[in-house]
Amino acid sequence: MTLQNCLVFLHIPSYPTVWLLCKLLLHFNEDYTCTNESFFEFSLEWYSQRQEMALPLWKNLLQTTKERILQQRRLSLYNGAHGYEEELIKKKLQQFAGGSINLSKEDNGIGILTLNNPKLMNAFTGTMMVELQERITELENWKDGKGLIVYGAGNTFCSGSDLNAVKEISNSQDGMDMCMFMQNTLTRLMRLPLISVALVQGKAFGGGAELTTACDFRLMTPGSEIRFVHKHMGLVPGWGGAARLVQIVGSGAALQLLSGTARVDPEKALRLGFSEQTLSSSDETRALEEARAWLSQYTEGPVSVIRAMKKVVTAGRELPLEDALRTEKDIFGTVWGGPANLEALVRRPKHK
Ligand SMILES: C[C@@H](C(=O)O)C(=O)SCCNC(=O)CCNC(=O)[C@H](O)C(C)(C)COP(=O)(O)OP(=O)(O)OC[C@H]1O[C@@H](n2cnc3c(N)ncnc32)[C@H](O)[C@@H]1OP(=O)(O)O
Repeated sequence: MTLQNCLVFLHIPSYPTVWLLCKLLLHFNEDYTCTNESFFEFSLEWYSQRQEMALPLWKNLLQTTKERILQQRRLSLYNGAHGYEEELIKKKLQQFAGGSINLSKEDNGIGILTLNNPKLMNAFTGTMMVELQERITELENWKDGKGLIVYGAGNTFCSGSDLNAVKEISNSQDGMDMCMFMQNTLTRLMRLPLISVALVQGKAFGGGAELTTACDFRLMTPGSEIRFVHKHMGLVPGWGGAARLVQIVGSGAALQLLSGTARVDPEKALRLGFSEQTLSSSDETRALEEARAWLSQYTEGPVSVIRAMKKVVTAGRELPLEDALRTEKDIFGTVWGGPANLEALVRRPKHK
């Protein structure tokens, strides 16, 4: 919120109000280096021009807000045209309470997203599905974010949907609504401009297995297992796990994992290219430390460059070639000649 934008809200502020507000904002906003004289000049200048200045600023503010809403819409797979009424679905899901989804955002730009329902092996209740979407919205707005670790409380990942809730929403409409809600949510997770890792400890079953496929990478602890148990539930994946699994391991291996409901242990996951590394410790705290260290090798560097790197890869993964190339050009334009680029040109790093 810049000084001017803030003042726009005070439609007909008295001069003392302007004076007080400017003082407060100058106090809290170290960007403004300002002496008293220039401060008075500024506020008089602003006061005399408030009509002319207010209008473009107000329009600018409205434009930014509109762009943010449209961006949110673009990120979503389903909307009203698909019969997707998000607020109604959230209301329905919130009837099934329990557990939580916690997010901590660390100074080094790595976020830790915790699936927290250990009593039920971190099974997703309805409220956890809604909270997952809320945390992802937070992450979309975290401009300093570079990386994300998703893991489960109680040394296990996630055993899918809470079967108590599943029983209550087993009718077609509710099932399809939950399916679209979770596909929207996991697609937004997948498209975050942060490098994401699923830290798999214990069991990742059903929807939990699908959640691992929405992360860029998977790291597994000794003895952990990922299992697409949907066939035993008379189901196929519904949270987008099948489509993403095919992209990760190929259609042949994906069909075997889904139709064979195979237990994917760390060795098998490495062989399939489904996991990046088997961690040395299955202790919850040590495994998280190892995951942080693993991820840091990729998030080291300027936040603008790390985020741009994920965006160009997302474009390459999801778009037809020519669209991907054009998107890459646009993203290239955001870093070429930027602070990190200019600083590197001065430093002339040797890539030994
Ligand atoms: C995609 C989505 C969909 O809707 O399509 C789905 O994910 S369908 C859901 C797919 N997931 C599943 O079918 C997994 C079902 N759960 C299991 O197979 C098992 O719990 C394991 C995950 C293998 C863990 O077995 P283990 O013997 O280690 O623990 P446990 O079975 O005693 O589980 C500990 C407690 O967690 C509960 N629990 C475990 N998974 C649960 C789930 N998905 N929903 C509700 N409760 C669950 C158990 O009932 C038990 O509670 P009590 O002590 O009170 O009995």
